[in-house]
Amino acid sequence: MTAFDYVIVGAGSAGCLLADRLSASGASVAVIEAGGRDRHPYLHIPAGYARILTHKALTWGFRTAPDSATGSRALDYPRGRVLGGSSSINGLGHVWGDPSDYDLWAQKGCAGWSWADLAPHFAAYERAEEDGPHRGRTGALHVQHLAELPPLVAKMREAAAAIGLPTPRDMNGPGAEGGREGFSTFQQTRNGRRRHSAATAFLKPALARGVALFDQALALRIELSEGRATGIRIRRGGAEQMVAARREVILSAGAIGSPHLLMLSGLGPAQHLQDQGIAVQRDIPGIGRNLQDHYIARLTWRLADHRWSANRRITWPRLALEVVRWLARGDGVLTWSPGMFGVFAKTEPGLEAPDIQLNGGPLSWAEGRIGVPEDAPGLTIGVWQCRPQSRGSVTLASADPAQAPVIAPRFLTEAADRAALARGIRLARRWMAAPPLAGIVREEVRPGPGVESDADLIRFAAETGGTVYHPCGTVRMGGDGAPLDPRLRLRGVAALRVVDASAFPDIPVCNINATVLAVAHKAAGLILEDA
Ligand SMILES: Cc1cc2nc3c(=O)[nH]c(=O)nc-3n(C[C@H](O)[C@H](O)[C@H](O)COP(=O)(O)OP(=O)(O)OC[C@H]3O[C@@H](n4cnc5c(N)ncnc54)[C@H](O)[C@@H]3O)c2cc1C
Repeated sequence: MTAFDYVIVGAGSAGCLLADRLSASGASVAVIEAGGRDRHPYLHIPAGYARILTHKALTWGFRTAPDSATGSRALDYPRGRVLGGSSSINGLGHVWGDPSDYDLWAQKGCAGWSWADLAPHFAAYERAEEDGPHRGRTGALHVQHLAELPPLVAKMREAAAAIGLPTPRDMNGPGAEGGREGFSTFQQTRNGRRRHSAATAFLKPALARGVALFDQALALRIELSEGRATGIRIRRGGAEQMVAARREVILSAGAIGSPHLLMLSGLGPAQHLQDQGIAVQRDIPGIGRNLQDHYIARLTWRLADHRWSANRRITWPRLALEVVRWLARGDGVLTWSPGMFGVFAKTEPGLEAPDIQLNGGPLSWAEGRIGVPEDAPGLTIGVWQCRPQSRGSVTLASADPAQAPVIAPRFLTEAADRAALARGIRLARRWMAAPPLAGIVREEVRPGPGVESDADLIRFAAETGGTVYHPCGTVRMGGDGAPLDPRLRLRGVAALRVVDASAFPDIPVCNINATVLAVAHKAAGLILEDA
């Protein structure tokens, strides 16, 4: 048996950053990761994203439980299964949450997690191109503006201004100091021509410092002794072994993996565990509940010609020119990510934070299938509600750790979420009809101008939409009744923390990777204080 001060499960966004910070303190650290090394080239070429969303080896291949609210479809639910976790396969968008997101966390019993508490942790890990005084300049994670601004982006900005939206340069501020609204281009977790994943930014230096990596190792359960987590049982290369923790076990297996592993270990809703034949170690009803995610409906417009759309540029043989450009200059479509520009908007009066994000790029997909460009020039706008009220769950399908859990996001089960999407689609239409886009945006293709009533817009969204890939909240922190206390310790079990997207009490208004990293950065400080 091998023993370390800290044993971290999951080399994803949170796990990589934790490994770096904990090992920098001189502690011995082991990281257990089910996936393998991040050698596949598509993990490093930003646009490779479109090719690996459902890759058999690099993702978990999850699908959701069909739900009548979203057309009774089993939706793809990608999660990274490779060094870097979901940060190695994500859309590279780097977005700080709205200040009110974290102030609401604090109001919900998460002492120490207000905006004022958390903002320094965002700045601490990033190396951003922005000059804003609140942005980080010296952290390990490179955050860069788009390497290329396609002509359509400038027009989209003009069109946003024409419908009365602000157009800040930095999506993460200075508006981030006082609320966020308007059009801006996305910043990317990119270093030059390559994706900058959590593995590249944080795990690489940690491994150089001597952190032990158990890759291709499935965590089977948490070992418990007298109410204390003592290590992790893993299966690697067909053999089982125990990796012991002298100080703490830290779950960073993500919003699906962490509640799954807790339940496999007998920590969760007692009746549900018994139904699966698992001996209950502790009845913790909140584990696997409170699943939150953003739900996106993708709209398509036909553009006047190929100057405005990149559909041809990403199709062979023209794509060959882009490969040369990427190698020679480090820009072009291979540095793009799916969301190149975005709008945060308040579609109702009196809201404290935006309720809608619109995002997109000068590309359109055949029947909405990402990665398969249309022949004709097109543009996609994704519409999603920032603070959905629908809540889902992660439960066990089986006591076998190799079997996927049941993922039920229950998207659009709340009427408020459906109504918000309809408002968002109308806003997107207003944007596309703005005068600066006259002569460029020719016609709406999906859902099409015939789809007009709220009921029809919602039906379109329900039958064609999907996840924005932001599951969180499944082992939430908070006051009494939350599985985690505000130091991210599992209540009732010693030496066990959960540090990843599971710990969020509520979903931030935006893409969540930057917040996962900020949570992990703060958590590392808490863990070291408690050592
Ligand atoms: C396709 C996609 C696009 C996205 N786009 C964006 C974006 O543009 N911007 C943004 O902000 N966010 C985006 N996100 C979300 C963001 O990347 C994630 O929220 C974030 O990476 C989650 O970090 P995490 O540490 O909680 O989990 P993860 O990064 O998912 O890490 C969990 C790790 O644990 C491992 N693991 C799980 N269970 C076990 C087990 N039993 N044994 C061993 N290892 C295990 C997994 O293999 C994984 O490596 C996207 C996500 C996806 C999937």
